[in-house]
Amino acid sequence: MTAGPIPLEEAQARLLAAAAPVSIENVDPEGAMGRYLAEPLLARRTQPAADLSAMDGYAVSSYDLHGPWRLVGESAAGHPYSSRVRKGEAIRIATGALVPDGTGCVILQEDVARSDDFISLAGALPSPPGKHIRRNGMDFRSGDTVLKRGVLLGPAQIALAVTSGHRHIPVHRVVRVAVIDSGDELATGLECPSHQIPASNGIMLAAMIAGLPCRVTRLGPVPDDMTALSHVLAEAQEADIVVTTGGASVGDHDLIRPALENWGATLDFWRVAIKPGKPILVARRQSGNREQFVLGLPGNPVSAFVTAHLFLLPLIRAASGAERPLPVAVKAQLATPVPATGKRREFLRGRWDGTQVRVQQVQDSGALAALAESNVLIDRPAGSHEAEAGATVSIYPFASAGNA
Ligand SMILES: Nc1nc2c(c(=O)[nH]1)N[C@H]1C(S)=C(S)[C@@H](COP(=O)(O)OP(=O)(O)OC[C@H]3O[C@@H](n4cnc5c(N)ncnc54)[C@H](O)[C@@H]3O)O[C@H]1N2
Ligand code: MOO
Repeated sequence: MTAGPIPLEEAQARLLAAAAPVSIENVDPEGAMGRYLAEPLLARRTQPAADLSAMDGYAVSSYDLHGPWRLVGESAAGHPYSSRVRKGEAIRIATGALVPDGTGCVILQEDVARSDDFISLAGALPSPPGKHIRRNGMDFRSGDTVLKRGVLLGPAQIALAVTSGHRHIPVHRVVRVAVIDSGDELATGLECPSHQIPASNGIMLAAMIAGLPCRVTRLGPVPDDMTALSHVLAEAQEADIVVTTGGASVGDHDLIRPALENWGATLDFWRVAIKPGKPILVARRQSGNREQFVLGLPGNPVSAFVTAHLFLLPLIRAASGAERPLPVAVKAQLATPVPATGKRREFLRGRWDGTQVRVQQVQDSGALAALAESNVLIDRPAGSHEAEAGATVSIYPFASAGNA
């Protein structure tokens, strides 16, 4: 493949266009956190199913607001008052309790004086009279689409699914991801002579995707050797997504591309016009009736981190059925100037305080200490002029899933 690097948007679009969601399963609400809804969820009940009091107080007719009223019963949460309330009568009512027939106004208990079985107004009447009543269907009605396909199921969505009558939630099954460290120089034990480096990419990538609906298998480190690479790829047979790091560039020992081709994978693209991360490759392989994706990430730890953020996390989200798999940028003000960029779009590491972003001094793609000080990537388009402190830039918070 001789074509030059392709733009980021094109690379992401090609990757996501090919990514079909994995199969669907039903999970109980306890297991739904962090998964993506596979089908629209329609309410099986109306909420509230009747008019309910929103406050503790006394229910009276909204046509009988002068009092005093005789207390004739109680409507507690879970224990409705079953008779019809008449003129001159009041019902003690609790928050969440059914508003009895014949009433329509809940007066706060703080606004009432009580003497034995009688109450009288001691403060303000609610205005309008039904102010403290949650109306039937205020939240949703039976048959309403309460959650759309592709939404991320978080605490609020799970509570809504349960309240709308669902005990089984259709989601996509977890995505199987195999992460392979590669390189002769990688050390795994405590011993690490100067020609070696501790293997850190695999554990970093596993940590980056730990919050996504996937199951990670770590393989390697595998040496720069075709036979060893073939063996480790064979172990990744069951994975939906195979991620390698290292060996993606142009060196004599960069064997990932030929090893993937030997394995039967077809290269989609290699090299994207971003810095860091240019040598990323994307390939696909038919395995039975499934298609496996391969992401070959560059070995430099920061390049692996940035390309994981821009490609791996979105791919896992898309395979899990996310409606919006790409990260979402926000605007921030530069606290420090940034230099002009060249032909590649740059993702600088920075520290954002919620308003201003400070660019790390060390931007080497092997500099883990500066990465660990950072919480955002600063997006600098190709061919940008130098930007002064105070200029507005787009940033990608590391924590942003971009998939609300
Ligand atoms: N002549 C050229 N050389 C390079 C080019 C180029 O275009 N022409 N591209 C450079 C860029 S940009 C990058 S990024 C790197 C990526 O190369 P590889 O993907 O082949 O990565 P390696 O050479 O195997 O390793 C790079 C670096 O990262 C360390 N590494 C690798 N794996 C791990 C791991 N699992 N944990 C921790 N660290 C790891 C490795 O030791 C190297 O220091 O190529 C440039 N070269
Ligand atoms: O892609 Mo490389 O990360 O520019 O060093």
